[in-house]
Amino acid sequence: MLQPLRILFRPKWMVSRSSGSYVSRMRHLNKIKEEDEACRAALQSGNIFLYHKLAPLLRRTDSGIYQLPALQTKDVEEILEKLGEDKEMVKESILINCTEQNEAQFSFDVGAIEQAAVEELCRGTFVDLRKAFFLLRGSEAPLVARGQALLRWHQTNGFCSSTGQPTQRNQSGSQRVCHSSGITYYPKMSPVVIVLLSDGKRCLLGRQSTFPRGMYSALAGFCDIGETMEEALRREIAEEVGLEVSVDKVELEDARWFSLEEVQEALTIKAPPRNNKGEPTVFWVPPSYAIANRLIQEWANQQHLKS
Ligand SMILES: NC(=O)C1=CN([C@@H]2O[C@H](COP(=O)(O)OP(=O)(O)OC[C@H]3O[C@@H](n4cnc5c(N)ncnc54)[C@H](O)[C@@H]3O)[C@@H](O)[C@H]2O)C=CC1
Ligand SMILES: [Mg+2]
Repeated sequence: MLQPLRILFRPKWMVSRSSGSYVSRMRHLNKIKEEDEACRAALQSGNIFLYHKLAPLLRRTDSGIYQLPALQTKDVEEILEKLGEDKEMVKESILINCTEQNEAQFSFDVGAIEQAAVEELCRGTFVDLRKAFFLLRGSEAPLVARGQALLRWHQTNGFCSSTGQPTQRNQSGSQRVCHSSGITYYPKMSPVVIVLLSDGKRCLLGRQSTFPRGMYSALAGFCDIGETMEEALRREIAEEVGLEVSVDKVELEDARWFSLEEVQEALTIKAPPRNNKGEPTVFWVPPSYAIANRLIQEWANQQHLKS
């Protein structure tokens, strides 16, 4: 009988004594999300993360660490002016989150401006998001991903799908409205379930044809409308590996059982060895930022505790 390792992120609800600061932060965030005037004020004292065509700006420090530079609104206005652009463009920044000190955090895409010129002024480099995950510290990765997802949503939802008319965003960018139809659009999320199956000794990993060669990952799939996470998980396992582990070649190219030794070896690989075509030549698993990696790591730890 196959057992999912466990369902990740099932929250343990507790009332915390220190929840006061969390409550005030969430209320502050909600206010600047909903109220245009409050958001404009927050932008004046907030932090802005720059992107160029959705690639985040990173800065390498003297000690070789990569950081996500948090610019001030006046810094961005200065950059825009120096490059002959309208400094008012900074108002297009999208609210991402706020810090523990209640400073608002925004993302702003300067894709219309020459990349190299911005990089020089900011002493940084625009890096592909997946590469940025390898370079940044853990806490910055979710922020940069969220900033990019919101920018992408705005860049692809400029028109109402009912009337074809342009949609207008609110100041924070938490919604877009078509004034012709009255429809309000909110950033779209696509819930996904991910699971690591184990038969007690081995774990089951699959690969899609689009994965880099040799890389196997935990089974994952998008939830359907109206489905619970548990139902989605059950369906995805049935679809992808079937009762007798028959593999659906449309979604998965291959699925195999891997022993603890094989998994341990794969977890140590930072960059897989490659052949002369640049293709990896060994079995490897997604990098440490990936949820699949954390599931596999946890399974390996549990196997150790059992032995
Ligand atoms: N963080 C991690 O460690 C891992 C993340 N993933 C991610 O999980 C997600 C789901 O995994 P898959 O196996 O690709 O999903 P899946 O098993 O549901 O198959 C993908 C199919 O779902 C449909 N689809 C695409 N986008 C959709 C959406 N937004 N809503 C509903 N259906 C959609 C398409 O027909 C697509 O071919 C992917 O984004 C994948 O990159 C997958 C494995 C590991
Ligand atoms: Mg899948």
